[in-house]
Amino acid sequence: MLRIAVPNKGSLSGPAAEMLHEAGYQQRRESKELRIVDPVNEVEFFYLRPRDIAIYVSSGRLDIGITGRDLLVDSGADAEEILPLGFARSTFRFAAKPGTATGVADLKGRTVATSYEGIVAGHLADSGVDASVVHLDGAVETAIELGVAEVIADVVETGTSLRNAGLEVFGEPIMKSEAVVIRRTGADVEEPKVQQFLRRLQGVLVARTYVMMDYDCRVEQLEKAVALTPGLESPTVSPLHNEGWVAVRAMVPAKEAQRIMDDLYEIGARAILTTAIHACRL
Ligand SMILES: Nc1ncnc2c1ncn2[C@@H]1O[C@H](COP(=O)(O)OP(=O)(O)OP(=O)(O)O)[C@@H](O)[C@H]1O
Ligand SMILES: O=P(O)(O)OC[C@H]1O[C@H](OP(=O)(O)OP(=O)(O)O)[C@H](O)[C@@H]1O
Ligand SMILES: [Mg+2]
Repeated sequence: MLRIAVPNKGSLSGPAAEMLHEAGYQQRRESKELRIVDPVNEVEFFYLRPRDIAIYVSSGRLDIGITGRDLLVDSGADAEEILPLGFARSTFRFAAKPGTATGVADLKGRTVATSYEGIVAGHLADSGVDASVVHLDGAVETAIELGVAEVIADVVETGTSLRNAGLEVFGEPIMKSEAVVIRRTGADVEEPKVQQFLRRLQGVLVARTYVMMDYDCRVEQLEKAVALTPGLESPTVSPLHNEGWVAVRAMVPAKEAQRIMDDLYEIGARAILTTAIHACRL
């Protein structure tokens, strides 16, 4: 049985449960459940604090975890990212009152408040800057107003929290993060049950990113049409009852679907349809 750590709270938990559900796995019905077994898929899910997940996975007690890249790096645990999942995207940045600093070099001798001490201490050391780090559990934006620190380093998604606190980011982004699947460093990712789990999640990612497109076109236009919709391998082309016409079917990126439909129409394709993909194995 594959043992998987899943975030129990916070920004990662809802989208992670949704993705696992779309991948066909049973999920907990009630937010207080700490673990569930999915006997059909031979998987056991452990609902853990996102911050602790890399530690459990690095200990080898759990096979796989879903967490944030920033939380993985911050933990310093012996685990590595094996698949990015595209949700809970954020950047990790320094911020302060306008005019306080322009880059990491200006932080020498100053105090930085953060919930991600591991990332900040590592970044300061890599930059050769000697500054103090104060660890706070959350709401770090307020630390400046209350005089605990002159600078903060925190997760920025929309930037609303910083604006509300009258703060501005400065310097280069320290890191870009998103939800990731992790495994103990050096553990065998080729293991069949691990590969099956990854294929299912990849299937969800593809189903979310692509749509299926169908259309009819004249044989003379086929090469031009196929150039617009090359598909993943190659499009399916079937004869129509009307001589001189073919039906074409190919996967296209969902974001580009409307533009591709316009271009196909321009070259004479008709009956152009897109349909959602619910699941897939490439
Ligand atoms: N707006 C956001 N706020 C916080 N974390 C976010 C946000 N957007 C994405 N994330 C990502 O979610 C993960 C943080 O998980 P965590 O459970 O600590 O989140 P949280 O939403 O801050 O929860 P809590 O504040 O209840 O602890 C990180 O990987 C972070 O990059
Ligand atoms: O750029 P934004 O869209 O405003 O999102 C980023 C903010 O959200 C998180 O805080 P959260 O709500 O999790 O509170 P916390 O600081 O107590 O963890 C994070 O720590 C930032 O403060
Ligand atoms: Mg938070």
